[in-house]
Amino acid sequence: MTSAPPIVLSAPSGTGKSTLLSRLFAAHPDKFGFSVSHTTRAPRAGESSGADYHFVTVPEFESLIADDAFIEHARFNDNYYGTSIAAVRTVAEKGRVCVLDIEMEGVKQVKKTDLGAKFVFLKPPSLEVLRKRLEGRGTESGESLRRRLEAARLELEFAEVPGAHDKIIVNDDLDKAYAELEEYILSVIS
Ligand SMILES: Nc1ncnc2c1ncn2[C@@H]1O[C@H](COP(=O)(O)OP(=O)(O)OP(=O)(O)O)[C@@H](O)[C@H]1O
Repeated sequence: MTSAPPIVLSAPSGTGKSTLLSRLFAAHPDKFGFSVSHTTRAPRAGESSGADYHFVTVPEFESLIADDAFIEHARFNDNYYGTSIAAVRTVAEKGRVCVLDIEMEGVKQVKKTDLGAKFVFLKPPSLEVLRKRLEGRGTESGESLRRRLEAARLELEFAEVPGAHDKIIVNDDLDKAYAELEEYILSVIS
């Protein structure tokens, strides 16, 4: 078991969480572990259940909610997403620092727990840049893009609340954002 605090990384969709976390995990292969979230959204090409997410049906997800299996869960873009207590425990049991990649509503719920997590917010340079990243990724268009940008507005507002996060990093230059993220995380887990 590790006693290091879990790290919660949140950001508007498309800001670069996955990009930065892949780099962090590759640079420190034995240090971190992802808690594998549950979702009712359909897998994207190349995603597999148990690795990227636990892909479940809406009734399965609702039954886990009823069993209090989640530390946090949220409905986002018409799909449920949640982090189970078991998923976080599995990471700590392997002696690794658990990294949680979650949305704003999830952040608010984790804040109510006694996990002692550290909260990092990754900020896009602007909403316009965020729109370009989402369009460039090619996974979003039309209504889904519009909803993500609207959600991003709310997340940026929440990030302004004093104490909402322990660390805010602007993801403009990728190398600079990565260096800042790595330095902060290594300092709080050592
Ligand atoms: N600093 C950066 N400069 C330019 N492009 C970037 C930067 N960081 C990430 N990107 C690009 O922006 C797109 C979105 O990044 P990514 O998929 O990592 O976002 P995310 O926050 O994980 O999104 P989601 O929450 O929807 O999974 C990707 O195409 C990625 O290559």
